[in-house]
Amino acid sequence: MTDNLLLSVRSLSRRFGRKGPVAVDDLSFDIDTGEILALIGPSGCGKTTTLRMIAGFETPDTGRVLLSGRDLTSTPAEQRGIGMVFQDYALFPHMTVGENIRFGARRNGRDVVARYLGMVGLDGFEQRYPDQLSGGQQQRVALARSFAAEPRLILLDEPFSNLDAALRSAARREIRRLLKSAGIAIVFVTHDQEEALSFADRIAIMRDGRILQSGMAQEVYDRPADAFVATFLGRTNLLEGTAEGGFARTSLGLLPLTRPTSGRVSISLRPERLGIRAVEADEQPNGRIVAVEFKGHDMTYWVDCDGVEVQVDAMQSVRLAEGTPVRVAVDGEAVPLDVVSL
Ligand SMILES: Nc1ncnc2c1ncn2[C@@H]1O[C@H](COP(=O)(O)OP(=O)(O)OP(=O)(O)O)[C@@H](O)[C@H]1O
Repeated sequence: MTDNLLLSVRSLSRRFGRKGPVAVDDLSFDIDTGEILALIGPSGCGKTTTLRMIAGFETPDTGRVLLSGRDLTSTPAEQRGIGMVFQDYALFPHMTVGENIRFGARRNGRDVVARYLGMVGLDGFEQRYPDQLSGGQQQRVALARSFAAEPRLILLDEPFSNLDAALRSAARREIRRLLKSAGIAIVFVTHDQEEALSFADRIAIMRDGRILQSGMAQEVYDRPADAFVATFLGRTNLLEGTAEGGFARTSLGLLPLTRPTSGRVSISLRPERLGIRAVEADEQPNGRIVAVEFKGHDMTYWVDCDGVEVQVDAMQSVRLAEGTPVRVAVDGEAVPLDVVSL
């Protein structure tokens, strides 16, 4: 066990009903003190069931949950010392917002409530009752209450789902800063890949109750292991090619690879890692623009490259019309996927 290790999830499994599918399948991961981990994956892949087993609301069929080396498997939820904000928020309806936050707050003092309310953008809401709040405001009070208790670990289920886009991004930044300064670790579940990438230190992509890939957010985005992970985390071009050493022959020409491999490969190329320009007088194009999508701050070009349609993101200042013969080039190296999926 490293000094920093906080939570260990060891071979957790849970099946609902004797013939039902396995909701969580032999799942293991660790979290360090103060680390933020996102569990992300399609609906029904077992994210919430995993959180509920860590919290103690669901009993695993097999496996263990350890907090700072202590086995919690048979400890009731309320004695685990783990904070949580689930979808129902569980605010006390007969208490004001201020009383909700003060309840269980680790430190006393007049500024505790104001501090945490300010953090979630609810200054001045102290005297309101939960039923006088919108869904998004209740969600923020529930977050403030869990932070005020200053546990070492908080579990969050879709923590920003009820906030509109502008508020969501501000709340994410503020709360991340708070968690980092307080050294509170988070495991959170989200459907939103942008939220996972921006709020978490580390992400784990789940499918069918298992983790397909986990790692630092940028690492997983840039080097997805397979086509499912690549497409789940954002738009990408999946190309087929034949590799030899550090290069692969594809419909875009010969591409350098992030690692040497040989034989048939599938390759993931993010649209923002491709460059596009009109061909010069005597130059051979490697594609032709078939559609242009204007998105405000940037553009997406759809380019036919030797019979394969490729998406390329470009700055708005690059203005190319449909039908233009172009050169599409890779900025950096292409990522060969572990599984040939095409
Ligand atoms: N109490 C239950 N009884 C029976 N099946 C359940 C129960 N809870 C979850 N499941 C099943 O277990 C699987 C995993 O569910 P879970 O809620 O953990 O998924 P999820 O990834 O959180 O999904 P979502 O993103 O839709 O919330 C699903 O197939 C679900 O139908």
